[in-house]
Amino acid sequence: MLNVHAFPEAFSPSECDAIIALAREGELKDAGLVKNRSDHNLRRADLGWLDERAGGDWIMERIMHLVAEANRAHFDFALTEFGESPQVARYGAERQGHFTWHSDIGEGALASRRKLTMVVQLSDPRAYRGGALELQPDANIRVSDRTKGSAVLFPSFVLHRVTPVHEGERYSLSTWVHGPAFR
Ligand SMILES: O=C(O)CCC(=O)C(=O)O
Ligand SMILES: [Fe+2]
Repeated sequence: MLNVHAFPEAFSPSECDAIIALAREGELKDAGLVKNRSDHNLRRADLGWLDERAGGDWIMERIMHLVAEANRAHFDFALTEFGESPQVARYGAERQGHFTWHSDIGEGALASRRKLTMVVQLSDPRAYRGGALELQPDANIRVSDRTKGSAVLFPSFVLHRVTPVHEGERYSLSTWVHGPAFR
């Protein structure tokens, strides 16, 4: 299926724990306050960027390998670089963490060149309620697998959201792949 590609086991559970621990070595920042935005209705989450932490090269190497294979087999997009840092997000029940329907292609030098988005589920599904990653590549909404270490890869223009977390906390890892305009 072209629109959404699933990896049942992109990372092992202990690798997921290591990614969360690495992100938590620094302070997570309120997503509603980065880039001078303060819209908590759009997204309520705390973010950490892995390129600001030392020792995370293996994470990017794994992602590059998975994306290269999946792009060859399923998308065949023209891709040039991973131009942004992998981003760890924490959605907590204490403020109904969520991210409303959006596409990842936005304004700006990098966001406008996003072609593929990869999201890895870092938390045990028993650690939270709500927090479903839903994608809408066509008329039907697809709910992503919640398995810890599983991932989805999809064209960055595809609409997606994270429903409010109302118990516990959910961590995810997002990465974007860039390239020339679609044509
Ligand atoms: O946390 C997720 O599952 C999705 C994150 C997302 O959509 C994004 O960072 O653009
Ligand atoms: Fe997104």
